[in-house]
Amino acid sequence: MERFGYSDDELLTLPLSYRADLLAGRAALVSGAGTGIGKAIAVTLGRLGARLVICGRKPEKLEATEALLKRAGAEVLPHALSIRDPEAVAGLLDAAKARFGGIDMLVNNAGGQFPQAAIDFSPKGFNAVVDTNLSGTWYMMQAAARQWRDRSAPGAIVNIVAVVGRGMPGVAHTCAARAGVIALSKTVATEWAPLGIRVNCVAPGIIATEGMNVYPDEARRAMPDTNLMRRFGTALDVAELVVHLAGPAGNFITGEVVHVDGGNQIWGDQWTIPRPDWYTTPQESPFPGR
Ligand SMILES: CCCCCCCCCCC/C=C/C(=O)SCCNC(=O)CCNC(=O)[C@H](O)C(C)(C)COP(=O)(O)OP(=O)(O)OC[C@H]1O[C@@H](n2cnc3c(N)ncnc32)[C@H](O)[C@@H]1OP(=O)(O)O
Ligand SMILES: NC(=O)C1=CN([C@@H]2O[C@H](COP(=O)(O)OP(=O)(O)OC[C@H]3O[C@@H](n4cnc5c(N)ncnc54)[C@H](OP(=O)(O)O)[C@@H]3O)[C@@H](O)[C@H]2O)C=CC1
Repeated sequence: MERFGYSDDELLTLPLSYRADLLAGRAALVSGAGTGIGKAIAVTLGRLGARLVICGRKPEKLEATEALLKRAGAEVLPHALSIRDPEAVAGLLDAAKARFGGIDMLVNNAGGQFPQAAIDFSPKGFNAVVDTNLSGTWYMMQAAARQWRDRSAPGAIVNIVAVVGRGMPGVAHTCAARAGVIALSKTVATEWAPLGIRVNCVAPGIIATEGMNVYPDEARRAMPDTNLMRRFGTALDVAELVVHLAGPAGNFITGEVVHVDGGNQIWGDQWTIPRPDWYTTPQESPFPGR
């Protein structure tokens, strides 16, 4: 199996498509910034001059990203919390205001799921995924929007979702949650345009991060079959798109869902669990005519 994800040195030195001071004077909040895609987003924003608020549940993961951001010369405020706790989220936005006067960009990247046939989901498992990916993202969006409204300041939100248009057998809970985030984003893009708030989503296909280790070896080996380019994407592919949408290049973009998926939304395997015989060998329907 190939190595998943970038090393710290790669995150600091890989060439970027933007000028080095693009985001100078701006502040960004990135959730789930201790690992994978969120870490790459935070470091990329920091390399472009932004000040960072980073959050996630585990302080030790945030400390690693904090150290990396300091090496990039960025100011950083780490704040451990679960986005599933709305009061903690309100406290996070208060802390960002106290340190940086508020944020300009919010990137909702924290999330995840576990692969399981939907018929076997327990209520607790289903709710854990929906609470994290839908409710947690919403608490962050609303808290940021309230602060922008109260400060009479504009803002940009980018929500990291997934490629859910064809469904994904094995992760129905996350498909439900991410579809909810997309619908929320389109709706509040309209409600919040008068406040100067833009809201967009980024839908990554398979991206090489350590988070992929929750999938069995067999599934990971088959992942390049999910897209036209027959390979994994990188966390930098996602991070550079986030810069475009959250930064000045995205000034006229809102209510959008941009896929960074090698074409997975139009072609490729969507299964994250072994598929039943029904889909692998010729079958006679046990319910003819029904
Ligand atoms: C063949 C082709 C292959 C194609 C493959 C395509 C793959 C595309 C995949 C979709 C795209 C997305 C990719 C990614 O997101 S990669 C990043 C992945 N990283 C993660 O998902 C992070 C890890 N996941 C989690 O942290 C958890 O899943 C969760 C999101 C639920 C976190 O919540 P919480 O911390 O509350 O979770 P708990 O551990 O306390 O569990 C709560 C209950 O959830 C149920 N559960 C949890 N894990 C499992 C499991 N592995 N199996 C079954 N049930 C699970 C369970 O009910 C838990 O309660 P109990 O512990 O009391 O039983
Ligand atoms: N990699 C991929 O191919 C794809 C990823 N995605 C999505 O992109 C995002 C990043 O994925 P990736 O970097 O690969 O995965 P990771 O598992 O590495 O990252 C998920 C991050 O979210 C944080 N997190 C999880 N739950 C919470 C919570 N309740 N409160 C605060 N932080 C939380 C985790 O930190 P901690 O444990 O410290 O809380 C972790 O840093 C996720 O939403 C993922 O589902 C979507 C499609 C494809």
